Amino acid sequence: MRVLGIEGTAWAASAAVYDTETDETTIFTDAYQPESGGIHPREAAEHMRSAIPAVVWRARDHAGDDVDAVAFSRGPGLGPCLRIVGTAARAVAGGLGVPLVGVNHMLAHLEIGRHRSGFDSPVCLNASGANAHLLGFHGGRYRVLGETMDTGVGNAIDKFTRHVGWSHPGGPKVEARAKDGEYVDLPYVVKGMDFSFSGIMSAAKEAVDDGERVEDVCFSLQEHVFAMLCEVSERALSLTGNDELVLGGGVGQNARLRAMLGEMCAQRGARFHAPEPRFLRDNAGMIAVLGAKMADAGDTVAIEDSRVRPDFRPDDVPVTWRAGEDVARGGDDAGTQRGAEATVSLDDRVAKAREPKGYRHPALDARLRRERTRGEARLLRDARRLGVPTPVLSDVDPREATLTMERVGDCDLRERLTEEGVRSVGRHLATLHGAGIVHGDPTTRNVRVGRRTWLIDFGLGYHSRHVEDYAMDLHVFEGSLGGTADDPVPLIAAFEDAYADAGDPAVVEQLREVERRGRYRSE
Ligand SMILES: C[C@@H](O)[C@H](NC(=O)OP(=O)(O)OC[C@H]1O[C@@H](n2cnc3c(N)ncnc32)[C@H](O)[C@@H]1O)C(=O)O
Ligand SMILES: Nc1ncnc2c1ncn2[C@@H]1O[C@H](COP(=O)(O)OP(=O)(O)OP(=O)(O)O)[C@@H](O)[C@H]1O
Ligand SMILES: [Fe+2]
Repeated sequence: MRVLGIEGTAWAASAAVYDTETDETTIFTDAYQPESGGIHPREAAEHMRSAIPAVVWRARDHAGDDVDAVAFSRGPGLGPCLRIVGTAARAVAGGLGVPLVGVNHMLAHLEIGRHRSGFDSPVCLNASGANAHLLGFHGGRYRVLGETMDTGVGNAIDKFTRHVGWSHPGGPKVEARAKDGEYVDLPYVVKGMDFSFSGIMSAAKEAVDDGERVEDVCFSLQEHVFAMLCEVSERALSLTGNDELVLGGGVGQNARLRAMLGEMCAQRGARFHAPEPRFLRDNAGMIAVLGAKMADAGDTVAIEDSRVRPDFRPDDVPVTWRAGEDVARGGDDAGTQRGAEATVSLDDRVAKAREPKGYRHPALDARLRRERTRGEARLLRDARRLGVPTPVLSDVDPREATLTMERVGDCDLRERLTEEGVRSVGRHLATLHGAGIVHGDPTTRNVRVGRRTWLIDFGLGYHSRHVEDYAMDLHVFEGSLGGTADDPVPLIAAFEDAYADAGDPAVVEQLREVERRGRYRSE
């Protein structure tokens, strides 16, 4: 089969031909380069209008007469750009008399990595301009395991470079200047598998304004932002019991990010794949490759139903091309467990060691391991005083980043997911929040079940009086239900119900706001 793909969600006016027989992909791209500032939606659309016909023409010329389907980026992306691409795709498919396939751009970033790696069911880190998220396949859908709470990773970097007066796109310039940089401390924010860039970006701009060398800020920006992405990826591998990771998106062209992810995976015995740069940045090749899989599954769209979807979420897509597949995984409960952060040896007592992470800069690594060990010890005690079951500690060594504690429960909640279990988590979180404590990482792996329900792993916890922070705890827990439960809907309902009963219903309202914010925005 030969599929002609068309991409044009933001900057890349691109067309490609993918041949399933030879597995060859030929890509023709005409990039939009803003004269000043970032991407202007109107200018970008203008670019699509003038550039799409020529790249499509070249692809058609390359394909000759045999094209079996036309695939196009249906969203997410800038509405005015998408509409031009949609119109072109409809015209070409109609003219050739072949089926039309509407592809989700974010899933294309993921599927190209799965396709090129040959991995079976990897977790995907998408590090693109307008997005940053982790996807995992479970129960016939791609679930969003974690995502940015504010801007996409590329946009965050581009805003910083605009501030220092560099032209778009900023990512490659930061990468080049980072080569002569040295480490300075910047904020580091992960919440479960979610993360946020706003704090670190303001701090980076301020640092430059205050006279810090721009090379040092570029270097440190990469060290912090990419370490956050590595950490949440490792959390996703750990939570889902997966041992394959693929990278997607334009920021994936950064050699330091690829090296860090490779090292993180090597350290935990997982496999890592990053496709070639031509498949990482926006390109129509990835649209054609996923288009071929969808067409093969009969997943085509009638022209009259093919309107574009600027807010198209990856978890809204029925994954027709992987129908019938599911991934059954789970950890055992013996010997040594490897969490995302620590190695945990389970005996009568539990010894938890936050070992150094080779991918992190040594200064950042030492800071995180020390702070988290200290914080975990303090919050385990504070929580128990409030009546929330936690393991009793017998030893703490912040310098070595080790803790020794009581062994609790029979298994992790993810192995025995019941409504009663998630209700207890709802009640426990309500109690913590009532006393101003945020758990920071309440996942189905960080809850132990047995004759009662214990909360463990307070390493990301802290004290706060902000409803927003409590809502993030709920968001993290619900995200982990999405990643580990076959049918998360009733469990989420039971959890929220128990939380609202025992705690402040305003937190559940704030959760709705957090969810809206996590949705795709073009800038
Ligand atoms: C919806 C769609 O339009 C959007 N596309 C997009 O963001 O383009 P993409 O090609 O995936 O990524 C562009 C981003 O990738 C960054 N980038 C490019 N080379 C880089 C490098 N060497 N290091 C860091 N960032 C880099 C750029 O600065 C820019 O922010 C998306 O996928 O989110
Ligand atoms: N006190 C305990 N009693 C019983 N099992 C425990 C205890 N502490 C940890 N475990 C087991 O070890 C696993 C990893 O522990 P923990 O979550 O503390 O480490 P981590 O590396 O911080 O994990 P992650 O960051 O992936 O959540 C847990 O999921 C649980 O199965
Ligand atoms: Fe993209």
